[in-house]
Amino acid sequence: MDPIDMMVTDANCEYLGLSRLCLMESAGKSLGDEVAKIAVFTFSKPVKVVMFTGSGGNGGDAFVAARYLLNRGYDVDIYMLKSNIHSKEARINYELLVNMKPRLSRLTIHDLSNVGDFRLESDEDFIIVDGILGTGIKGNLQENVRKAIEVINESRGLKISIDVPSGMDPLTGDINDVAVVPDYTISFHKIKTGVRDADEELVGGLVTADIGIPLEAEYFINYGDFLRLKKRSDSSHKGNNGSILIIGGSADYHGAPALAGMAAFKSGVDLVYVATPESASTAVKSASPDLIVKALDGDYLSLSHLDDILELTDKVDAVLIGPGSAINDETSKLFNVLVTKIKKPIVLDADGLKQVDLSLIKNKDNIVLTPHLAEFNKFFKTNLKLDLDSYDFNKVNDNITEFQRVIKEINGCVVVKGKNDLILSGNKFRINRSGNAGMTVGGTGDVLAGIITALMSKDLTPFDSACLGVFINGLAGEEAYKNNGNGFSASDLVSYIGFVIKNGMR
Ligand SMILES: NC(=O)C1=CN([C@@H]2O[C@H](COP(=O)(O)OP(=O)(O)OC[C@H]3O[C@@H](n4cnc5c(N)ncnc54)[C@H](O)[C@@H]3O)[C@@H](O)[C@H]2O)[C@H](O)CC1
Ligand SMILES: [K+]
Repeated sequence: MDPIDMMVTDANCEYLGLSRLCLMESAGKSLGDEVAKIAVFTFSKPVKVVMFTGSGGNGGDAFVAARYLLNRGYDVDIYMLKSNIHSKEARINYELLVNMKPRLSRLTIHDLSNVGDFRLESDEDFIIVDGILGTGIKGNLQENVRKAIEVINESRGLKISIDVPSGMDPLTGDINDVAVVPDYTISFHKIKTGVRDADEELVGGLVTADIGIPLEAEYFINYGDFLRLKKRSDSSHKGNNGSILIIGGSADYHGAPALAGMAAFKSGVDLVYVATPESASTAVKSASPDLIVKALDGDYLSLSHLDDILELTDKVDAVLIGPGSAINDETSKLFNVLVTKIKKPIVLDADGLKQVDLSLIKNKDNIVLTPHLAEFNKFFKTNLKLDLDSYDFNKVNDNITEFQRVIKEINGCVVVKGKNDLILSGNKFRINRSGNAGMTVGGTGDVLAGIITALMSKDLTPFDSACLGVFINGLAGEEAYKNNGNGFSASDLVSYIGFVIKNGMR
């Protein structure tokens, strides 16, 4: 499992009612059990356990494990590399250990904020638990941490790393400087991608400990998914935060591309271009002065606009095809050429989806389709029903499997919109539960397409953009309902997007 997926899952547990503190307790308990098993297996007796802790959750797991090991009769020495603990749950567990005074258990806590010439030497057998860095490692190792890792590696103690050998990149398995070389690595919930991919000598024996995270925490989209959205750099300039092109609008509809464009701005993109026929361009321009509108001659989009549109695609990071384009032979020809020519990430929505041939997008992996059920069935020539709103796990699993079987035909990502949205890509799927019945109002699909395109322009993967996009759209609907009941329009929905994202990224 990628570290970011683990962090998202971890955070999403909270929204099901499983707190981080509980997760840390489970992790520490499993760790204590595994350390005791390894001790008995290797030494046939309890031995001293020496723990090294950093300032994050990884160290917190060690603090918890210490309690369980003490109860099993082990001597535990904790060497803290940082007295300033950043993780709230780790701090709670550290303070718990400090509160144990007068000390009745065989626990000693040492400050090792200056490793200096500290060495670990003992004639007795002992175990080292490495709780310095886990999935939260960033940048170059701090000097003190680096020294501690060297002390651990030079020691003859049996080494057990918590979650990830400290110093190893949890995503790639690369070691940029030095890393603990453990005899065992104990991962929680699922083994992290880097640990899985690294050479066996660098990670030792692998143990995956269950910590009670339910499947639903992994598959339901929730606030933890905002962790995928990078904070904007203070020094960023125009264009760095995404620019998109919307290809849509017609003599019949001008609102759809404007709504999608405004939704993209509220999702934080820098620039929105709209390529639209003259018949819609004045209306789109007057809908908002923020949109950069390229008026193309005629009432409908057509193949004669191809070169102008392709020129615009060079300027942007992601493209939305379809909103308000209407169904028309000429438009259809254009869209079918565009999906093969445009190499940038694409969102294909509504009228776009209705006019593009499945065979042309089959092999594209950077595309998101956003059909509602009827559009899905038409596009894939099926007749499925989406019904996930159930406690019957057989029914839910069968329903998801049916959709998975169908979307295997393409490489891209599909959002099936419903009461619970289903987001699918290859073997992956997620479920979105945000939103409400007020969102049946016209235009909310255009808003969703705008949000997803915006997220794709910010370098999120198509699947992550689709997942976070439907969640944001639904949250905006919930905010709109709070203030207006069902009396809200798609434009109202747009006005809540910025707030919802700001709130989610706190
Ligand atoms: N679901 C789970 O798997 C659970 C995992 N847990 C454990 O928590 C860690 C992740 O915790 P986090 O606080 O996010 O990160 P770390 O402990 O890895 O450390 C971050 C900490 O370290 C500092 N830091 C970052 N980079 C460096 C560096 N290059 N040099 C020195 N110091 C650095 C940073 O400032 C942070 O304070 C996970 O691996 C599990 O072990 C939960 O306990 C239970 C659920
Ligand atoms: K570690």
